[in-house]
Formats: sequence, C-alpha cells, structure tokens
Amino acid sequence: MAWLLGWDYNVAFMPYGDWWRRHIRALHQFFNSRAVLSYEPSKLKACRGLLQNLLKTPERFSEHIQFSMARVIMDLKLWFIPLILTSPQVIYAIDIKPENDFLVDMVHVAVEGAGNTILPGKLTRLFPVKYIPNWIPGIPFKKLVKKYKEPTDAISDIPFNTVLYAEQEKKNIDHSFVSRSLERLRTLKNPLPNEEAVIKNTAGIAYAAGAGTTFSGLIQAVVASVLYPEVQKRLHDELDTVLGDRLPTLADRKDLPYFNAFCYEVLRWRPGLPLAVPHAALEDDIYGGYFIPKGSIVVADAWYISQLSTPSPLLCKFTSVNRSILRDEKYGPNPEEFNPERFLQPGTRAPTEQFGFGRRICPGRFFALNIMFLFMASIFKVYEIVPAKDENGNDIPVTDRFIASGVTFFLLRTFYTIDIYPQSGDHNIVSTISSEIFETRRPKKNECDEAPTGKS
Ligand code: HEM
Repeated sequence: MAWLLGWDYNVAFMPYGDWWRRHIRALHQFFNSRAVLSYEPSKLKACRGLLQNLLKTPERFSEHIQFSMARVIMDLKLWFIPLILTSPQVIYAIDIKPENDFLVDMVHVAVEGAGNTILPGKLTRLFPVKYIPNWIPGIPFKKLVKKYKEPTDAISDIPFNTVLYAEQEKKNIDHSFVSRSLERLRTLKNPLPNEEAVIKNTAGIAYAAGAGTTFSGLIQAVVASVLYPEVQKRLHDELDTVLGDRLPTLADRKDLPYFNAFCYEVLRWRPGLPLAVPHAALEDDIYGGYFIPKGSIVVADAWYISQLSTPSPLLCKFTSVNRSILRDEKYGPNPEEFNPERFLQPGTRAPTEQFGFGRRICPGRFFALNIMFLFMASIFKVYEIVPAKDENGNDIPVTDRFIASGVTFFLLRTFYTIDIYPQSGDHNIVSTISSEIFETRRPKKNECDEAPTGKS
C-alpha cells in the first residue's frame, strides 16, 4: 500500500531488516541527541524569520509555522555520517520560497494522502487494492493513488535531483549532506549496494516526516495556549523572568522548567500520530495474556480510544482497553485535562509514547523537541495569542477540534481563528530585529551560544 502511494522511501513503512537498519543508522547519526544541538544556527534563522512573518500577517500563523518548519529541514546544518566530519553542512542547500513554494505544497498533499489512506483508521489498507480494477464503482482508492503518488515522489525526487543536477553541471552550490555523501560514495572502492538510494531516502524522509509531525505539535501548542490563557500567562512570566529582554536559545531550555513541561504536555495531550504507525508481528508472541499470531498487524493506541465520545464496544471487547496510553494515570489525575503542572511533580517522567515504541521509536524526537522548544519559547517571549474578534469585536470562540484519525495536522490550518499580538511594553523585540538577520546572515561558529539581543 505504501509502495502504491510512493511512500516506499518512508522508513516508518519499511519492514524490519537490513534495508531498514541502514536507513535508521543514518538517521540516528544525523538526529541523535548530541548531533541535533549543532543545527541551532539553522533553527535560529528559521525561528527569527517566523517571528517577523507573524508580525506582518499574524492571521496566517499556521502557514508561517509550516514554512519555517520546511525551511529548517531544507537548510539543516549537519555533520552527518562518519565521513563528513569536517564542517557543518546543509541537507539539500535548497531555498524554500516564503509563498507558494512547490515543495511545501507537495509535502502538504503527500502527508494528507498518508493520513487518508495508509495510517490506521482507513479501511483501504486492509484490502489488496492493487488487484481491484479501476472500473469497479465505489472504489475511489485508485483515484487517491493518482492524486497522492506524484506529490509523494516529488518531495524526495525533486530536491535530490536538483542537487545531482547542480553537481553534474558543476554549479557553485553550497555543499550539502546530499552532495557530500554522493561525493564520498564515488570515492569508495566497495560501496554497499544501493547506497545512493539510502542517501536519497534518508534526506526525503527527514523532510516529509519532520515537517508534518512537528508542524502538528507547534499548532497544538498555539491552540493550547489560547484554550488555557492561565497557562499562557505563566509561560510569559517564566520567559520574562529568565530571559529579560532577549530571545531564547537552546541553552535556555534547562532554565525553563514550566516551558519544558508545557511542550511535553502538548505532545501528551494531542500527539500528532494518535495511533502511531502500525507494524506486523515477526513471530508468534504473547503480550498481556493475549496470543498475537505472526503477521498480525499491531496498532498502538497512544491516544485514540480515549477521545472517542462513544468508544466502539467491539473495539473495547477485543482489546479490553478503554484508556489510551497517553491517558494513563501514571501521568497524574485527570488525564484528559491539559495541565503542564503534571510534569513538574516529582516522579512524573516526560512522556515518550507520542514518539512511538521500542526499536521503531521516532529517530527525529530530539530534533522535534528542540524545534518545539525554540519556536514556541520565541513566539511566547514576543507575542500574546488570543482568539480572533468577529465584526462586532467579540471573541470568536476557539474550540478544541482535533480529529484523531491518522495524520490530521494539515487539516488544522483551516480550523482555528486565532490572533497573535505582540505583547505590550518592551516585549516587542521582534520589530527591532533587522531583516538582514533572517534573509542573509548566517551565524558564525559559536555565535549561537550567545543570546540574540534583537537590538542589532
Ligand atoms: C513532534 C514531532 C514528531 C512526532 C510526534 C513523531 C512521532 C512519530 C511516531 C509516533 C512514529 C512511529 C513510531 C513507531 O512505529 O512506533 C514516528 C516514526 C518516525 N519518525 Fe517521527 N515524529 C516527530 C518528528 C519527527 C522528525 C523531526 C523526524 C525527522 C527525522 C521524524 C522521523 C521519523 C522516522 C524516520 C520514523 C520511522 C522510524 C521507524 O519506523 O523505524 N519524526 N514518529
């Protein structure tokens, strides 16, 4: 099924084995907890750009967040794979346009396609659809394949081929992860077979997976702050006390316990993949007293059953579960309530289940948490987020309308009416930041250690 839609390069859908291992090894080297710290300059650049865009057109906040996420990944600085230890590089070194960028639009459609067809909750994945002829009425699946395959291929093919082309033409492009990896591959006497495909897939999936799920987390953070203004007030207070007049960097993360708790709570409260990614059992197994025959598809319920207003009796009968993993009482009382405090209590550990399980756990989790921290801390340092007003000046009520079925994040764009205002007084740092910082300035080595003052 994933193959029909063009998602065969998606590591999450690869069966366990050597091919998967080669990809996951590359991703771990790229996104492990230490490596992600070295990408701060790219993140800061995208983050400061986001603050400026929010100042110009706050009503388009979700587009700005989506664009900034894409920009971070495309412009990612990295020291990747043992071969490239010399200097930080970029993944593709391709610029994303602030408006109507083809690759940003394509990732939107491709991820929507995965949500509509492959991820749990969609019947299409249970049938051998490739054998169903097109002319049979009532089977829209083939149309879906037509609609989604091209964008899914595009987000991996186009940036990769652009780098290949630039190389062949000997164009003066920034050295990127992709170009350096290819260069090195050509010097190897006995490369592993299909190494070029591993490089291409790894870069492609970092873009597709990273841009989608992290975007979802960021939007949910915005929504939570409007639904719970007392939480937003506490975030402002903590950020002001710790940071004073400057914007945050990753180094501040350790000094902002309430803010960290807020990020964890957003991911626990509304995980981007509420049913994670389904996997098939490699062997017969027994778990919790249940016999799981080899080949069974196992779906982990991070947050699904709990949010159904009337959980299916059939589902509950077969699973004997009525509470999702992220609604477990180990996270404290009232698990449905949004309450960052729960992660400040002694003995409550940060949740990991929103990132999946066991050896299939998300390799991008450290990167995602850092991005969430930097983007949201910067936004809250500068802005106040409130419901938008209607024509009579009344608040338009913001309701919590997340639909937990597969990948739903791109739907969120149309759901919320929210305004973003610069905070009063001297909080309005962003308008004093020169636009040069965002467009052309590349921070020098070590510069990211210094807190940007916003007064350049
Ligand atoms: C808040 C952001 C994110 C969330 C909530 C998230 C969540 C998840 C979940 C639930 C899974 C399935 C794990 C399983 O099968 O048990 C997964 C897998 C994966 N994620 Fe993420 N993810 C996020 C960000 C990222 C980023 C930034 C990347 C970029 C590298 C990424 C790359 C992947 C990959 C490659 C897999 C497949 C792993 C495998 O099957 O072995 N994710 N993610």
